[in-house]
Amino acid sequence: MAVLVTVVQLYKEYENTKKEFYDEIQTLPATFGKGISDSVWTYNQELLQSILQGMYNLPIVVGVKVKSLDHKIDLQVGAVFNKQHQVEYYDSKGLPTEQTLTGLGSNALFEHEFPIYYQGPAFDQNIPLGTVTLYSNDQLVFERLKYGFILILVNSIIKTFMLWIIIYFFINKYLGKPLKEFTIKIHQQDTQSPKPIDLDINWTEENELLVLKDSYNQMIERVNKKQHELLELNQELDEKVKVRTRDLELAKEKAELLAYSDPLTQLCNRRAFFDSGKQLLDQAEKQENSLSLIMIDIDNFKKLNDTYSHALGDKALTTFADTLKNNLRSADLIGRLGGEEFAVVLPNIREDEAINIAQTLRRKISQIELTHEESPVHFTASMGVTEKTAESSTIDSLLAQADKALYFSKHQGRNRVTAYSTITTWPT
Ligand SMILES: Nc1nc2c(ncn2[C@@H]2O[C@H](COP(=O)(O)OP(=O)(O)OP(=O)(O)O)[C@@H](O)[C@H]2O)c(=O)[nH]1
Repeated sequence: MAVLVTVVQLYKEYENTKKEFYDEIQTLPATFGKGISDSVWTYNQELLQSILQGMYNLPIVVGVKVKSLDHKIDLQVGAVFNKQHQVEYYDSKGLPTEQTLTGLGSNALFEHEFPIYYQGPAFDQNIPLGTVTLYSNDQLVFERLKYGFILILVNSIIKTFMLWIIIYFFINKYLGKPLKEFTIKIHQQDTQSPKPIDLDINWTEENELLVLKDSYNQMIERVNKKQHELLELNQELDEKVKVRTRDLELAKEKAELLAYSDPLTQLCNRRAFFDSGKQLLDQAEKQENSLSLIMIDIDNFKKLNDTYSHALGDKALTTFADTLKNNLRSADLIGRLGGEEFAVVLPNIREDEAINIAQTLRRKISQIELTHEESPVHFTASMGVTEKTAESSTIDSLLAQADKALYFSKHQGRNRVTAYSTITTWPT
């Protein structure tokens, strides 16, 4: 735009200067006309030559041609057109020369022709003598224009520069700075939880930057919402996984318990009793400690079941197990070997102590009172006791000995305790 304005200005300047040239050229006949007509009238070639030379020296003239009507004078100086409208060059004496005009518009001559008259005192009217043609060209116009052009160009450059500064100031104020601030704030965002951005601008009207900022903030809100939802889902999932893990652990514990414990009495089952019993026995062997084992069998349990019901039989089993648990140490191992048959391993207990413990248990069992149809029901248990010895130091052998003693108790009338070591004669 600035270039276009400058070009128009330059063209205008050229037009004005060219017009000035024409105007100036048109004033020349008034100045030189009298001298020329006098010298033509008097055929004073010398005077005419010096007048033409003077005109030629003017900065607006590149050539002058004088032609008399009687064809006696045909003189030209500088660059002039010939009959074929071609440019020819003549020296100050009017002789053709090789010299040419140089520079811009060297051939673009423009001419101004004016007539010359003789106004002698003895004549009333003007006598036409011939014509004078003045030549000029664009080169001279441009030379005069040179400084004007430079001024216009400098002026345009300064104006354009100022315009750029003003445009830059406003663009920077209303676009550059806010955009920079916006970019910096985006870079400073916490990527985990980005927050809506506020720009330090007080524009009230809608513009692209505010729309961009609002869109960004809306996007951030949506992202945060989604992230929050994801977090909640994650927590929910975590909770579900925890619950599921807990369930699995419980199921595993239950399975382990089922594998090692008796579901009715919660005592060790046969397998667990054998595993743990062996460990206690090994320990006692290593530490050379005593260890006793008691086998217990509820008396006439079939009858109890048959007389009162299987449920009462179960109740008898659980109450019986609780009695064992409540009256033995935590270090003692209690197991249900099957049906109504139980065994107890007593670490660090000698046989005589074990007999006492067994007697206590027997007494406590006989004191258990169950109820059937509001009537009390009692039951008893028989026991066999044995102690680990050098000859008998495995669970199987101890169980076998205790079982024999138990059989002895049963045979002797039940509800009694028999120590394996006290059996001298076996019943037949
Ligand atoms: N209620 C109930 N009964 C059981 C359970 N396990 C085994 N029994 C019963 O226990 C009874 C054991 O009977 P027996 O082996 O003949 O022994 P007993 O009747 O106690 O006779 P003695 O041992 O000689 O005193 C059977 O009737 C089994 O059905 C149980 O978990 N619950």
